Amino acid sequence: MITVENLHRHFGGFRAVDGASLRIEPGSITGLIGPNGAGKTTLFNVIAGVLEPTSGRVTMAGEDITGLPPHALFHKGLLRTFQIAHEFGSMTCRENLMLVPPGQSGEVLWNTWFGRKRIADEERALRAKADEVLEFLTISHLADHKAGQVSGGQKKLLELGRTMMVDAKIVFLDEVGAGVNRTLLNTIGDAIIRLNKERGYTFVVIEHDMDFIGRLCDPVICMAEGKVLAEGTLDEIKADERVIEAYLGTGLKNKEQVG
Ligand SMILES: Nc1ncnc2c1ncn2[C@@H]1O[C@H](COP(=O)(O)OP(=O)(O)OP(=O)(O)O)[C@@H](O)[C@H]1O
Repeated sequence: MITVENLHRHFGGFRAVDGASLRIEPGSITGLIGPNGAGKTTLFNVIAGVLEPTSGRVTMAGEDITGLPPHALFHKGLLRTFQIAHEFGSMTCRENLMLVPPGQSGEVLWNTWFGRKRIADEERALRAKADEVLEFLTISHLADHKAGQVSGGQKKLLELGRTMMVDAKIVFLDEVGAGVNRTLLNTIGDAIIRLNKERGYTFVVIEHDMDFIGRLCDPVICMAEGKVLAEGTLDEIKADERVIEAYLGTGLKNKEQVG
C-alpha cells in the first residue's frame, strides 16, 4: 500500500500540491481525476521521485520512500511510464523493451571479456520476454518496426510494455489515453485490466476520459487546487457537490467531461 500524508510541492509561492493525503490499496486500479491544473501530474512526479516534495511523507508497504530517486523506486517495483525518448525512436519496438531490465551483464566490461556465453543467454531470455510482452499487448506485428514510426496509441502500449519487462508492483500512468483512438484505448484498457487481475499489478491512472476511468477504476480520487477533494466510485464522485463545483469553476469543457 502507498500512503501519501500531507504532501506539499510548491513552485516559488505557488502551491501545486497543497497538503494532499491519500492511500492506494494494493491490487486496485485507482483513478486520479480533477480539473486542469489540479496538481495530479505534480503529485505523481513527487511520488515517483521525479520531483522533491516541499514537505510531507510517502510510504510504500510501511517504508518511507519520500524523495527516493526513480531508479531506487524502480528496484522496489514502483514505476511511472514515460514517453519513449526521441533518441530511442530509431530502435525497434522489441529493442526498446529489451533495454529496460537493469543490471544486464553486458553492461559490465569484465563480463564482455569473460562472460560471452552468459551474455548470449541473457540476451536470448530478454528477447523471449520482449516477444511475450508484445504478444500480451497484441502488437507482435510491430516487433521489428522502429518505435518512432508506430502510432501514438501503439507507443502508449509500448510504454506500458516496458513496465512488464521488470517485476512491477505499482505503475503510475499519466494520461495514457490522450490522443489515442477508441479501439487502441480499449486495447490499452484490456491490457491494464489483465495485468491487474492476472499479474497482480496495482495501477494509479490519471485520465480525463471518464468512460475509461469508469470502466477501469475503483476507487476514483478527485483532486482540486492541490488537495484531495473526494474519493469513491466514479458514480459517487460525479454526484459529489464539491467535485461538480471544482469542475464548474474551470469552465464548460471540463464540466461536460465529468457529467
Ligand atoms: N515546474 C513548474 N513550475 C511552475 N509551476 C508548475 C510547474 N509544474 C506544474 N506547475 C503548475 O502547477 C499546477 C498543477 O500542475 P499539474 O500539471 O500537476 O496539474 P494537473 O492536474 O496534472 O493538470 P492537467 O490535467 O492539466 O495535466 C499548474 O498550475 C501548473 O502550471
